[in-house]
Amino acid sequence: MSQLLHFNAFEMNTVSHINHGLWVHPENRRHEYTDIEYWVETAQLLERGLFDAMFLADVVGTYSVYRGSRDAAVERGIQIPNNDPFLIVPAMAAVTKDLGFAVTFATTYESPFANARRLSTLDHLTKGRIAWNVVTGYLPDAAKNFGLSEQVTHDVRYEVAEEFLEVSYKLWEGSWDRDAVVRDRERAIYTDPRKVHEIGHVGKYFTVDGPHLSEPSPQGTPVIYQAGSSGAGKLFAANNAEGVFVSSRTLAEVAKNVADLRDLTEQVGRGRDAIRALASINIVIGETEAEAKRKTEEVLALRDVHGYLVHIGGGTGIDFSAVGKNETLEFRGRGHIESSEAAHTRDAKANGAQFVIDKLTDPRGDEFFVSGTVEQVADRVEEIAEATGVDGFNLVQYLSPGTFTDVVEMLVPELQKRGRYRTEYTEHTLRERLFPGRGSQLPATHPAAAYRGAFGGE
Ligand SMILES: Cc1cc2nc3c(=O)[nH]c(=O)nc-3n(C[C@H](O)[C@H](O)[C@H](O)COP(=O)(O)O)c2cc1C
Repeated sequence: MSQLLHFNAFEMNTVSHINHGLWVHPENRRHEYTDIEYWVETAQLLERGLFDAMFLADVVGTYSVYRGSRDAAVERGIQIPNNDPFLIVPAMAAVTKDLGFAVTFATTYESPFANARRLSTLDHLTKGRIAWNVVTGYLPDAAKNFGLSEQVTHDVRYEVAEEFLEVSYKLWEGSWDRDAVVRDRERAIYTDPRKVHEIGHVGKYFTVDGPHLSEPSPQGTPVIYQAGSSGAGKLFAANNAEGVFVSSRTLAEVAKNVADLRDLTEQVGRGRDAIRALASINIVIGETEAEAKRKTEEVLALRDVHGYLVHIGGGTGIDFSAVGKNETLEFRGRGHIESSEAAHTRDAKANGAQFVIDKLTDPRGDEFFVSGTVEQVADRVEEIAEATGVDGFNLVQYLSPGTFTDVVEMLVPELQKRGRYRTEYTEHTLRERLFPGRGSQLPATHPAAAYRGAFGGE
């Protein structure tokens, strides 16, 4: 665990991302997600707060399990409307120098070739501040938007993802030698063709010849983020990820997930310190305890219970509108997010479905919900980090950008005083910020490094 805590800001190019119902709050600018000014100002705020990165979630389908229809999601703005996360990054990059951007892209539906080129382009434009949050998708109707007749099953999605990454690594690490571009004005040679290679990938799911069309970008492979927590998901993270979102409602579960991940990264030869583990956290800070309580009650009063049920329906595959209060639920492998289905059916089995709903909509029993004065919040943040072994946090919003503003203006200075937060950016690529002193490229122990020179170079 690093001494300095890492902070990512959890965002999505949409109206209602995680905490539903709050877009109606008079101080919430959430509905401005279609305005470039919202993104530019939020990025500047996060850079002022010396955040590692803005993390942009994404889905490419709709939430249609609740009441067997997408109508509730559409009516309440639950991740729909939802715009493309990639396209807002250049505007934010142009007004910042150091803030990173982690963009979500699913490996189940589109081509690795086009995605690799898009990410290389962003890594160039940002001078090495890009991460890719690799997801496999969980909304069945997404599959039908991309020519598939039905959703690919959970573990097969991870198998496709492994090959998707293999192709991407070949393009980023092996297709161009890092010194291929010579830019020799006297001889009018831009690139040495002997140093640009086809990858000739023929696999089970993808066939990609290459070469990659982008020249090597500052980080080569962008920083890989991931959030798998099923068996298949953890193994995928251990093999590939550098930043892992560990999401659970108890400290003990997160501590176990972090320990499992570090054991696995060691087993696959990457070492115990190969990942930065980040826990999702909800924070409400007040000048006084009374103000924190008032702010908490204000956001809780607006929470949209149906909105949360829409969200969890998409996550677990369970339609909570059709479940009785005391009903128990079984894990059936419904093909959405398996770890989420497992956690919620476990709770429902022990305590009934209403317990799950209450837990979902009232964060006060959640060990990752922190509310209080800045000193109380800082104490708790430190306690969570000690108890779980996480390296930092993924900050969820209530108000946009009000939650970020409070953290930047109040919590960051307090953590700096305690020596737990950076006082300036010292590394400029995102990878070096996560792993200071290790360079901007993936280490030799990462599987992507095996493709360097593999296609006839170096
Ligand atoms: C903090 C966090 C952010 C996530 N963001 C996305 C996302 O933007 N899009 C997506 O399809 N899945 C997202 N997921 C879901 C994960 O990709 C993954 O499916 C989930 O953590 C469950 O893992 P499992 O499939 O191994 O059970 C996110 C998960 C977490 C914990």
